[in-house]
Amino acid sequence: MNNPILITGASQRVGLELAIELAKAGHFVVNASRNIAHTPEYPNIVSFQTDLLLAEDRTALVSYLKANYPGLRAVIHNASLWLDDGVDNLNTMFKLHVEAPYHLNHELAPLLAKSEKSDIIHICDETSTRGSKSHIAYAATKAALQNMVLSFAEKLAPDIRVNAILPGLLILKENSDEAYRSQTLKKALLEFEPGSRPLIDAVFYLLNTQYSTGSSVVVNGGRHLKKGG
Ligand SMILES: NC(=O)C1=CN([C@@H]2O[C@H](COP(=O)(O)OP(=O)(O)OC[C@H]3O[C@@H](n4cnc5c(N)ncnc54)[C@H](OP(=O)(O)O)[C@@H]3O)[C@@H](O)[C@H]2O)C=CC1
Ligand SMILES: Nc1nc2c(c(=O)[nH]1)N=C([C@H](O)[C@@H](O)CO)CN2
Repeated sequence: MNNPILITGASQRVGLELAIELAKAGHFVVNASRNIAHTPEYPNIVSFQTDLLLAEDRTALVSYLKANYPGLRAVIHNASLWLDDGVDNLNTMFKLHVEAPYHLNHELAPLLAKSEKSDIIHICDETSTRGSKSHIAYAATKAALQNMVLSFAEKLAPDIRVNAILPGLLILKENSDEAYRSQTLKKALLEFEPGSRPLIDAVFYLLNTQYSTGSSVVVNGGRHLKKGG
């Protein structure tokens, strides 16, 4: 068995579809999230139930990985909560988007270094380049996640490459109404809901390229150029 790819937050939506595509490509995938990934047709996807807001759960995840695998091919920090600016939400999203990736990168670097090629990928958000008046804390914590790519890329080179993916819209929430959907699509030059494919393609690019680290791959439909976007 090849060294697995750890994806945090692969129990649903983008992370789950990414896990399936990586499994189809022959990778062994470990999902770390509070709920398991229901993929009985893919035995090379396993789940380790963990709440990454809790230090003891992160420790249990690291212990599990060290006890069961000789190395790691990649770690993809996808777990996220898209919360509004409620009173406790900054702390919650800091824990998930910043604290968890920070500690997991430090603690899993030795396992990653055991692979001939190894990658860390931070799933960020293109709002980190321009802010978000409706999700200030979310954008700030995703910006911190993106900044850590620069530091870890330098610290872990040349054994481990560290890169960011900055999506714009991928998949709207299931309860999004038509007015919000229409308003959101118009914010980009490419006015459609792309689904998980742009992020999946960016992950495969980063896993296969030899000469990227400390970089960001933007997949936002040209939202940064849309006037009034
Ligand atoms: N959807 C979009 O349009 C966009 C998405 N992105 C980013 O892309 C990534 C995927 O997006 P999307 O699929 O929509 O994300 P979702 O919000 O649908 O899912 C996020 C995942 O994170 C996991 N998660 C949440 N809290 C915790 C926790 N405490 N411990 C462990 N895992 C947790 C969830 O699993 P569980 O509940 O089982 O724990 C879930 O699998 C995210 O990083 C997101 O910020 C960026 C821009 C746009
Ligand atoms: N963890 C999540 N992050 C984000 C989500 C989401 O559903 N979960 N959704 C968005 C929006 O689609 C936004 O890109 C457009 O309104 C952003 N981040």
